[in-house]
Amino acid sequence: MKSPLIVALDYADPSAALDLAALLDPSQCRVKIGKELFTVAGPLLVEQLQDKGFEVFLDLKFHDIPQTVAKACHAAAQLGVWMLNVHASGGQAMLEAARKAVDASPHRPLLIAVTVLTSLDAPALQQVGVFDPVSVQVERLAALSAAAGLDGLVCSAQEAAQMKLAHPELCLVTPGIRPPEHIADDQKRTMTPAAALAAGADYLVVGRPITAAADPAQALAAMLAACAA
Ligand SMILES: O=c1ccn([C@@H]2O[C@H](COP(=O)(O)O)[C@@H](O)[C@H]2O)c(=O)[nH]1
Repeated sequence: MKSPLIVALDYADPSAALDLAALLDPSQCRVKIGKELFTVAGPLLVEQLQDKGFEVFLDLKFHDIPQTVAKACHAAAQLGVWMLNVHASGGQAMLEAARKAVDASPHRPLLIAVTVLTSLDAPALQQVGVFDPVSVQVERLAALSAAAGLDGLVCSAQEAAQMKLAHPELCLVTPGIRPPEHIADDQKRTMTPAAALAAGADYLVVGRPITAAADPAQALAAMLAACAA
């Protein structure tokens, strides 16, 4: 049985990503490739990680006009990834176009939508013209994503209980996971692994607590133990 852990391979160099992957057991976690790593390493690294047995979450957070996002989702699905994502704030037509494109693909990854980035808090949302509480904006974007038939949401674990209640059919992918002793870095809405799982998160995305640790293997083992507890 796989753990809910998704390790964010946030590196500028594919060899660093492969080095960390060598410490990981694909039966115990999945890996995430984001914008930096995909820009430097591209589809080849996706293939290399999949060949090692990893399920890959391609975290490119597409956000553009519907046709562009549909074509990007189709191309991403062709890579054989396990999961890919778009920004829910791209709107209903964009979400529906993404859904249609993935459904038309021979390989159908999970398609999920980012609600409110975990690096944002209420003052930051106000700066972009959103004066509702974070939880209200998350629910607004979650409802849009559910109506478009997406498979899941990216939200903070702080909204997980609310999201599980409102949208039990959607899987919840939660970044901003921090062990109790770890600094928040640029994350604003954080939670510990155990609290996130208790709140209803299905998947925990963890980057720097592992990748920036003095001993990534030890940090990973501690994280896996926290997930299993
Ligand atoms: O709302 C979001 C959406 C995506 N992310 C991504 O998750 C990881 C988190 O890394 P940490 O080092 O554990 O903070 C990173 O790749 C982000 O791009 C997110 O943090 N929040």
